[in-house]
Amino acid sequence: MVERHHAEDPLARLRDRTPVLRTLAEAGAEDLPFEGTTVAVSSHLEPKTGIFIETLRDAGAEVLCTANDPGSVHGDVVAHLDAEPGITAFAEPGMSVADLDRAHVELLDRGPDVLATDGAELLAKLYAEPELSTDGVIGCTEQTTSGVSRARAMAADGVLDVPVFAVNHTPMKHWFDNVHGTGESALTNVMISTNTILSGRTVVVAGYGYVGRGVATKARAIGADTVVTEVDPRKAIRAHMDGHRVLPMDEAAEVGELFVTATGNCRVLRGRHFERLRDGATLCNVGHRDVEIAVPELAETAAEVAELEEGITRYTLPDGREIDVLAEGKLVNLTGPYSQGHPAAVMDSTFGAMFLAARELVVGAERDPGVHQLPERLDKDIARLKLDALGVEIDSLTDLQQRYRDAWRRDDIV
Ligand SMILES: NC(=O)c1ccc[n+]([C@@H]2O[C@H](COP(=O)([O-])OP(=O)(O)OC[C@H]3O[C@@H](n4cnc5c(N)ncnc54)[C@H](O)[C@@H]3O)[C@@H](O)[C@H]2O)c1
Repeated sequence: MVERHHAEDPLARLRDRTPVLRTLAEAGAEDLPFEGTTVAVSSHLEPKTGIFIETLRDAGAEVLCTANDPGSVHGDVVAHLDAEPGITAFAEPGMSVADLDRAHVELLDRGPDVLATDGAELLAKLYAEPELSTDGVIGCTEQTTSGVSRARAMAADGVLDVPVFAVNHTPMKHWFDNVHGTGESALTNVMISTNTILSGRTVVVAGYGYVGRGVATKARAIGADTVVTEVDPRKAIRAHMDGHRVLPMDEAAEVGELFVTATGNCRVLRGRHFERLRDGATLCNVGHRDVEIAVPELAETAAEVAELEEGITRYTLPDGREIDVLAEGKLVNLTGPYSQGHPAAVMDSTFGAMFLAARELVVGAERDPGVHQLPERLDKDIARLKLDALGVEIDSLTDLQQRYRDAWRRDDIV
């Protein structure tokens, strides 16, 4: 039998593929910026997150980690982390949403100083549960689009009383993670789990933000006929100018063979669309939790529901049309049967930015409550580390170019 390299340490295989985090861990082990600080991490508990958690621990933090989605808890990762000094896991594979809620409260009861979240669920809980409070919380770093929207909604409601770094909104995150990481991992999972080819198929992508643009562009690059649905007129024009067909979902529903939702919103595919779907259509979601496709409504309408194979549920409608839903409408790139989440090369910079954001909360200037952009100097630090890791060199401005760029009177410069 072939001995599996990562049998004892499920993170081993990825350590060489996360050089940015390794550099930060090595520097952190000397400076210990998080010494005396407890950091709560809530994210998909899979190997790349494990390396991020270890990086924080190596830099001096006591880390309490939990899941943001019960479907993406990897048992081997949780067991490994829980056995590590300085790390405590509040999650287990197969846990229900109610179990996860309880685990979140238990973790927050331990009074973490900094939250590092994916989806802002832990942050929201601090305000939703009467026995919890933000007393002593220095701040939060949030890594995804919907979590940042949620933090902004808390600020707009006058609830948010801690600073939150919108790590998702920093270029070194969304330019790569949302576009390339989600785009490639989503389509890979769809193709592997359904064993179908995308070339020549009509793929409908709902939402043309960073994620949707990545999915649609990559689907077209491998030969799909792409259709985009949008609610933002500028994004719709962008999709049109990028060469995709733009349609309202009512019309897209009639032509699509594969649907990928990427809006961060709810009920993007619902009853009126199910009525129009073609026989054999496949639906999946890479946007927000399990709410973008109204799966319970589809189940209610269906004459028969069958688990076709792992990760594929077939809904046979009363008129005989068969509609397949992947990963129960949860994030197909993270909870599907073959899912490994984003490639390590992408998560390396995302978690690198999360690490620098958390470090800035602890050792940087005090910030007002509210949602803040990650300082550009930190975003550029991650970019430099990434370029170093890639062995890619770039030019720098000459003194003359610098002066020319900064001047408004330019005639005496050149
Ligand atoms: N699966 C993953 O690994 C992963 C990774 C990164 C982000 N995400 C999630 O993907 C979602 C999208 O992220 P993003 O960075 O692209 O956000 P974004 O804000 O850039 O894009 C979302 C787009 O959806 C559009 N939209 C909203 N409601 C719509 C509707 N009803 N119909 C059609 N379009 C609609 C918006 O106008 C916007 O253009 C978020 O929920 C984010 O958290 C998932």
